[in-house]
Amino acid sequence: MEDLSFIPDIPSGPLDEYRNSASFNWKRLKLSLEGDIDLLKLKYKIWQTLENDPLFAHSHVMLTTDEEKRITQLQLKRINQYKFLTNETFRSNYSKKTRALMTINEAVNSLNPSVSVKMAIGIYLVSNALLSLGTVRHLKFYEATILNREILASIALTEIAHGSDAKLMRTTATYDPATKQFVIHTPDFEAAKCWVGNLGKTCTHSLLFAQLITPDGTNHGLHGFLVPVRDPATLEVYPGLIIGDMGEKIGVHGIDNGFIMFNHYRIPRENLLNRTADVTEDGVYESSFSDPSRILGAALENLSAGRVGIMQESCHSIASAVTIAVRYAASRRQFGERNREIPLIEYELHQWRLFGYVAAAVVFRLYIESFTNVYLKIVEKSNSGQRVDNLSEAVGEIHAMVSCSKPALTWTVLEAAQQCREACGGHGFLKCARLGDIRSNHEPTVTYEGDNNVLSQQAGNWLLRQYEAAVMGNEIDSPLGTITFLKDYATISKDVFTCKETSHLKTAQFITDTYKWLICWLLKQTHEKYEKEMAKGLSKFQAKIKSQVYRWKTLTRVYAEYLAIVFSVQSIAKKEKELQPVLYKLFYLYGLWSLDKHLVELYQGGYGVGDGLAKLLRDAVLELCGELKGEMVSVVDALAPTDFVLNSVLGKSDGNLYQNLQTAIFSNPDTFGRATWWRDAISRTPAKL
Ligand SMILES: Cc1cc2nc3c(=O)[nH]c(=O)nc-3n(C[C@H](O)[C@H](O)[C@H](O)COP(=O)(O)OP(=O)(O)OC[C@H]3O[C@@H](n4cnc5c(N)ncnc54)[C@H](O)[C@@H]3O)c2cc1C
Repeated sequence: MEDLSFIPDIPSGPLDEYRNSASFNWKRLKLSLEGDIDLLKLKYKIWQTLENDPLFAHSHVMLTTDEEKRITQLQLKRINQYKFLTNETFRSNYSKKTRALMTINEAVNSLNPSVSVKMAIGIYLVSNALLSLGTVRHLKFYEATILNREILASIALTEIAHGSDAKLMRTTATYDPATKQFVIHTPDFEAAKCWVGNLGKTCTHSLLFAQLITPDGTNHGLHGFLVPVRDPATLEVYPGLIIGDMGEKIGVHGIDNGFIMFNHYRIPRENLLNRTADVTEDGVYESSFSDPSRILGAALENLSAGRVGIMQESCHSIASAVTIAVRYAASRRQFGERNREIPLIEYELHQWRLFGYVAAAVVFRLYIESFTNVYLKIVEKSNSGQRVDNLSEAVGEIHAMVSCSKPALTWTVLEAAQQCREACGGHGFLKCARLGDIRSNHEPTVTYEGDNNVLSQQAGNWLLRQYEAAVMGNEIDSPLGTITFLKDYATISKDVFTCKETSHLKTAQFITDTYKWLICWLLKQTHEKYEKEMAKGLSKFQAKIKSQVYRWKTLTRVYAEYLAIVFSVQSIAKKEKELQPVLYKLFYLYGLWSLDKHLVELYQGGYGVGDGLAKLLRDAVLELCGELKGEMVSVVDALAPTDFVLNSVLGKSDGNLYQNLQTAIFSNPDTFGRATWWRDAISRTPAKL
């Protein structure tokens, strides 16, 4: 067995009673959820290093937005200096290097999401894009960004008037053969690039997406360009550019989101990222299809890397939120009989409100850990030019998986953060409880890297194509096997609920079979609705619009939950035996708790008849809540970062809730002082009554 002494012990205290009732060792569960001891060690190394560095000390007062931005930038610089990514790991294989980068990102995200987002955009995503969209002439920028950390960049795609609808963006890059330069221009404010992270105050380069126009006037569509925007020595904006900050936001205050307008701004021809297409010196546009497998791998990496990162960060946000709420629930007592107050965690209502989210935190972690390994292997193989069977089909399937999973995860985490805040009552509203920050820093993830509602439509397109193939008896393009069951759709669609007791529902078989039925039924509904609208004479565009609500949208959500279920149950089967009982219970809870939200469809489609399904499913959820009550404090111990990183007065691992609260409230710098504006508050002639 591995030596886990690098994980600090948890102090003994009021939570011992619940910790002693757990059926497993929380450190082993922690390792199991991480999946790799070296990565877990790296996370602790980062957390402990930052805890010992005064630059990362938590502030007791609200900082101004400008100060948040300054500190975030300084923290990023310091993290770069720590070189958590060693040269050796940087030179190792793609999967190992990327896993290490992802781990660094996750570790920093749990402490300060602004720093990790700044780092993810400005270093990881930009360098990924340089590597995958660029060629050898961009390698110097790549190394300067990721290895030497000399360049902090940004990615400029969104415009004021166009976000999701990227094809219609209006910033142009027109090639001028006389000077061998691209001339970048913003026609008006509606075409200003906006929301660009790191652009407002700090970055020196931007990876710009603009319409490429050749001298013959042809528009070749959006292409990537590396654009210098500030002098690295002075941070002065270069002439020809207008750059500004977006102003106050409702979260991630440390990030300087900015806008930019170009006034016939010139960049060298070589700054076009020319992996798939180039413009010759005299202005001829040339597509390169020389190495399609590498190009597909590059496309996959570009489309998905940021979204995979968001899902990993989301796993950490939900872990922190449920840790705070469960530790609070186990220490906080309210009401009781015979003058004995009982902890909130004893209430079935409280368990039902929280435990589904704890189960989601575990299932998501297992899902994303396994999925990331599959994803990285495919990108690595295709990037290295190795043959990957059905690569283009695999790219399509992975894109569909990511396009529905990022929405499902980020939305669930947002709901979890809100529920955890409410579950901590009034104290949950304190800034030092940290639930407000977790929620508002997480919130934009439902919008950036593809708005959730728009992104999930892409998964729906892919699913419907597979359904049509299955119905026609053609081959289903699902090399990862996530939807191959559709070949049996006729048999699956005939399934009906026959269970007689809750134990029949608490099985992986029941949960996966029910999800398969749901997917088949929703596919049929969505397909029929779409065809009906087309038959009325609507265009494809209009027919799709008319098939979204209750169909397309629900379908993609259900498919995402199914993915989490199949990946996590396969992962649990490989875990050590001592951990399996608790992991399976958490898995059953997540599966049944999620199915509970689809009862309407299960009845509407005839899978459930009478009250048996709803009754047994809900009874099973409540039974699982009761069975898991004694495990939950240790489950969140396994999910939680260190106390310093969690940074919540309500979620400290020692469980000394009121002492911690008193210390926090009493140590606020202005708790006891008379208001500096006391003179304004009194009447002109105060009466001593
Ligand atoms: C904190 C933050 C950081 C960001 N960082 C960056 C960055 O670094 N670089 C960058 O380029 N951008 C960035 N963005 C911008 C972000 O990527 C966009 O906001 C996002 O792509 C959505 O585009 P939009 O805002 O134009 O929304 P819109 O596309 O206008 O959507 C508005 C609403 O309409 C709905 N909608 C749109 N189309 C449809 C449809 N076809 N069917 C049904 N509903 C629809 C959407 O679901 C959404 O709810 C950032 C945004 C935020 C908030």
